[in-house]
Amino acid sequence: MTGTPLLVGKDLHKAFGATQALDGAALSVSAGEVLAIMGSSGSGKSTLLHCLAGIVRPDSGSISYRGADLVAMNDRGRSALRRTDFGFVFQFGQLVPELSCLENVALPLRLTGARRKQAEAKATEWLARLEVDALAKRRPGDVSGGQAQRVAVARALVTGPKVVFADEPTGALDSLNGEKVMRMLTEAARETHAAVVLVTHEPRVAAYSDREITVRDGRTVDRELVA
Ligand SMILES: Nc1ncnc2c1ncn2[C@@H]1O[C@H](COP(=O)(O)OP(=O)(O)OP(=O)(O)O)[C@@H](O)[C@H]1O
Repeated sequence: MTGTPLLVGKDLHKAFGATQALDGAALSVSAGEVLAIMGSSGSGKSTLLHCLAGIVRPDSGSISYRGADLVAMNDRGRSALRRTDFGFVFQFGQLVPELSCLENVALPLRLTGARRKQAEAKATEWLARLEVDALAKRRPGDVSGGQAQRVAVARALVTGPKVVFADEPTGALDSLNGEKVMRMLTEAARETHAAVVLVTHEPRVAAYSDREITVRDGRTVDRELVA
């Protein structure tokens, strides 16, 4: 792997009751790198992503983000980090249904203290970049699934995150829309030098990454892509 490691997880374990979701998983992501986490259903992909993003605390193991210990960090610290440094795209956009597409994209900026006017101006730029600016005033329920995911990508990138976590971002889309979302997500991330941690079980989605790893029974297996 090339570049400076940005986020490094080592020997991660996480159990949910009797289920050992992570059993010694490890990975490292560099600045600007698009990393795909693959593996069959129930292998531990989402749990790994949630641990790396500071959403779930592992039972043991270490996670270092730019040298900071994410496991030891308190909830307030991790929430702050998620707002300032991380962006998220999930399978079903998870846009706020009561807000317009523009307000949804402006929201992460508002949460970090930006004024409405500035936040909405930046959100408008990102909607245009994802070619959904015509939908600014509509609510998420009034746009297509593919359009909603592009709005979700704009929302994930609007704060200039260092890492974008994407969990099956195209899982609810047909292949044409899925390709479009992946192309736009990876292009925008590369332009802004954001790393992407992408969970997918689809090889055609993983093909947009620089590198793939596979999770099997809670353990990671590196699979360098052959150029
Ligand atoms: N909150 C939870 N409570 C109980 N069990 C959980 C929880 N989250 C995950 N698990 C279990 O941990 C294991 C790993 O789940 P995880 O969601 O990480 O897998 P995955 O590879 O992302 O699966 P999929 O591709 O189906 O989304 C599974 O057996 C799952 O049932």
